[in-house]
Amino acid sequence: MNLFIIKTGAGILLFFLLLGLLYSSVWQPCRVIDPVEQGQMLPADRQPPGLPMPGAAPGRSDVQTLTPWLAPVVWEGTFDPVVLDSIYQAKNITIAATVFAQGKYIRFLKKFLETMEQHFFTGFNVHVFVYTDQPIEVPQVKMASGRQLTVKTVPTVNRWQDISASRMVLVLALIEDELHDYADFIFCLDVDSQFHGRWGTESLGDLVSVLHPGYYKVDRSAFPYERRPISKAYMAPGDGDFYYCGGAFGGLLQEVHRLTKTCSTNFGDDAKKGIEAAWQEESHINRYLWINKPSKVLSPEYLWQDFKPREPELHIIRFSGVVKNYAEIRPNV
Ligand SMILES: CC(=O)N[C@H]1[C@@H](OP(=O)(O)OP(=O)(O)OC[C@H]2O[C@@H](n3ccc(=O)[nH]c3=O)[C@H](O)[C@@H]2O)O[C@H](CO)[C@H](O)[C@@H]1O
Ligand SMILES: [Mn+2]
Repeated sequence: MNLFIIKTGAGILLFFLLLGLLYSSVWQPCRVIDPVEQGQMLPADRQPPGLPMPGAAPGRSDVQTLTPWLAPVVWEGTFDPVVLDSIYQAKNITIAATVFAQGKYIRFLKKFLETMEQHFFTGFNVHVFVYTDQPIEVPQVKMASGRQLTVKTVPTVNRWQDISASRMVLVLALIEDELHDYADFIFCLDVDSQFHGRWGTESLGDLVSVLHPGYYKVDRSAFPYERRPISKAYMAPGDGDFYYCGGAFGGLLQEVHRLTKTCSTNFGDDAKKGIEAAWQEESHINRYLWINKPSKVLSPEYLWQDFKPREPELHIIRFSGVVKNYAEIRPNV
């Protein structure tokens, strides 16, 4: 009888001992200790929220957000700007941007630069390079600290196709001669456009391109690729992933160096044969990006066109081409 009581007592003791052990080793470490509750932090000092729940990512189900080669397609609602900015702030990066304003296109520069100041990588080191044949017409736009502008004077060119295409050669030279030792990323942008919303760290990647607003919902057979096999921008029927814009692309310096080198060489090779691709350098960019897949694709939020009615999937327009009268503004038709 005594033995029975001792055994039962020992059993009960062991049970509570194990329960205690379980509490201190499993339950206690899992408890989230709130520093605000503990009086160690003021509620106002809480970090801004990151992801809504550990492991849960924000997302969109109404648009394509991943390419077949697993590059993100950036739409509003697919990223957290606070998380992204904090990652790149810590790296102290510099972003270069090029914009060409030749002939009558100089009139677009003021709005482009003013809106760029408000929306393009605010809070980061930005160096804008303006290429123009009228340096004295470049408007003075007040820039925040860490941001600067350099004017590059280029000769007047009388064919818009040549102006548009010459950008490849000049961007290549800029990367080789001036940028390689201090800029991290570069974006090349059309001047006949304005910023309306954030264009920031979510757009950074090795090789970045923008879906053309006119072709992101059409079958690839309708893409205006260069279709003549004799051109180095040639795309065979069935080739191609997306149709990308010539008016905005970018990425790491070394990646944009490769793109501009290949595209300018191919453009030159075509010229020697007397051919100009259907959409000049845009056609060569599209060929390049078919062979060398972009690591990040930006949605048409990143280059819309003001004349187009807004589509329901566009929750924000970040950058958009202004309406212009081609016949009046271009040096030739
Ligand atoms: C939104 C978009 O993807 N636009 C592309 C599209 O037409 P776009 O109609 O947008 O071409 P565009 O007339 O804007 O020319 C492209 C750019 O070249 C510069 N420029 C042009 C003419 C001129 O007289 N002065 C001048 O400075 C300027 O920076 C302009 O933004 O197809 C072009 C093909 O050649 C380019 O690929 C453009 O980037
Ligand atoms: Mn344009």
